[in-house]
Amino acid sequence: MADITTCTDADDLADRAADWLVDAIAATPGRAAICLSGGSTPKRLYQRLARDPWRARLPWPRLHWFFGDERVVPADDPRSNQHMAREALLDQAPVPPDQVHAVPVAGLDPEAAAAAYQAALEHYYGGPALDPQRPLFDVMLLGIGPDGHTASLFPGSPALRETRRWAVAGPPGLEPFVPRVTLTFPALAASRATAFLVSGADKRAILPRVLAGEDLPAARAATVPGVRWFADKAALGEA
Ligand SMILES: O=C1O[C@H](COP(=O)(O)O)[C@@H](O)[C@H](O)[C@H]1O
Repeated sequence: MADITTCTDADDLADRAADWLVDAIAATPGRAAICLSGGSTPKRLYQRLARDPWRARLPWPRLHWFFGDERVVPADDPRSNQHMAREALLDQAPVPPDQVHAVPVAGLDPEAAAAAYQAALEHYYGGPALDPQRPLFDVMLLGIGPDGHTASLFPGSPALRETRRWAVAGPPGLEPFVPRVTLTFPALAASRATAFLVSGADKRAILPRVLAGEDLPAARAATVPGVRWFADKAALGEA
């Protein structure tokens, strides 16, 4: 049975997810790796983390920031996931610049960017082999698209079959129609805590299918133990 927190609206969802994230970090000693999702849904959460009471509760010097996926566009392009996260959170809080591990898309084609991101992840982790007892990430944030994608793992994409690499290039999939770099299932599964954020009536049709475990990327990513769902009433069809 999915662990779903029903939120009244997008603001309530952001408040509750922020509390959850702060508590998840507090339970992690030493440096902590947070993997951010992109798109529009997490923006309110990121804005909250940059301000009190959440800002005062976060141990900024020990936090490292990663991305579950990226659109291959310039870093200042509004379609960039990094751009949104920087505007809402990373440039608004005491984040050490060398602790932001963005997907290095500048001047690289998607395959080269994915390989460079893989190298950065391995450097942070300390090797190329994932140990189930020592997850890569401490907190993983994920969203779902109206087609059931998560990160940039789109239905039918060859990236769904990747079992070895942690980051790969992927097709545009949905809007915005630009090439992507995405974490793969092995990397998404390598987290101590995972939360899906689902908001808005445009998720109403796909959410029950994902929760029912249909063969969709988001449903597969949700098979890891202890996943938390934060969904608002619009997405749950209760509004
Ligand atoms: O393209 C993407 O879509 C999903 C869902 O985004 P949202 O705008 O519906 O919240 C997102 O999780 C992913 O990171 C992003 O690149």
